[in-house]
Amino acid sequence: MDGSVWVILPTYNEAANLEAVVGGIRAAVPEAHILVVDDNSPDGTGQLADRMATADALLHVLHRPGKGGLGRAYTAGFAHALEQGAGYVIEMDADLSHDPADLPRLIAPAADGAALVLGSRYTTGGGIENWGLERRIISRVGCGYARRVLGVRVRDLTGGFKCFRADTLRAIDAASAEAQGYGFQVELTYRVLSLGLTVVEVPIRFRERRLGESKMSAHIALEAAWRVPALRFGPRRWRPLEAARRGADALPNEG
Ligand SMILES: Nc1nc2c(ncn2[C@@H]2O[C@H](COP(=O)(O)OP(=O)(O)O[C@H]3O[C@H](CO)[C@@H](O)[C@H](O)[C@@H]3O)[C@@H](O)[C@H]2O)c(=O)[nH]1
Repeated sequence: MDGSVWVILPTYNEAANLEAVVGGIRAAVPEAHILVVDDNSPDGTGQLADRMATADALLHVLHRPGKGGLGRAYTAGFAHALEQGAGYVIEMDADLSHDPADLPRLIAPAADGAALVLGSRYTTGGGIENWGLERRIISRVGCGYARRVLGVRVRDLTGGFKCFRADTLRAIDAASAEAQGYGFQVELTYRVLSLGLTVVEVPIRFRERRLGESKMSAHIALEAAWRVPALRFGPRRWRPLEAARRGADALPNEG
């Protein structure tokens, strides 16, 4: 495997989950760097992460001044991981919805050359536990809508458990992604597919969080609904060739 593994954990009020998720990652991938990207959580998640980092040399904390959204937290985390020489960069929820034990299965195809590996709820063997009917329907409809509008075959376009090769993040100029939440996930995966790179789906079981609250909202769902067609047809759609001409071979620092 060429390069170190960096797991990015965006956090907003995840103090109740942080120790368990970091412990789970350590058990699954002992050599991984873990980067907590905290948006000044009122519940003290950032300070807890700082204390934990004093006992774990591979645990890092990025503090941001206030709640800026999932997408911005990730792009800041990506930039930091790339600057530090990451070979593989993983997106993962900090609330144990994503099982840390699945990490080796996400990393293996990337180590074999896949540009992006998606932890997929909607491929054979994947699934969701503890979601109500309403959220199941919204997620299914949202994924089906995005697949049709974008004309792609990937089954889980909105999931947030994924492993990028570092060169993939540079090639897609991830820092320029504009969407948040579900839309952010669709946007990054669509950019990888637009470059003709290999995207692999591995089945995962998503478990609804038991502690803390989801930060997703109707606003974020609506944002995804209008941003998806814009990704393919809008005047500001991302064009791989233009990005290449601009020299999208390095992620700029967060802007
Ligand atoms: N730093 C930071 N972290 C945030 C923010 N908003 C959310 N997070 C963190 O991002 C992770 C996911 O947030 P949730 O609010 O729990 O998301 P969800 O509703 O369960 O959505 C998940 O599933 C979706 C697909 O159904 C995914 O699209 C989404 O990315 C995420 O994985 C959690 O660790 C949460 O603390 C923010 O503004 N800033």
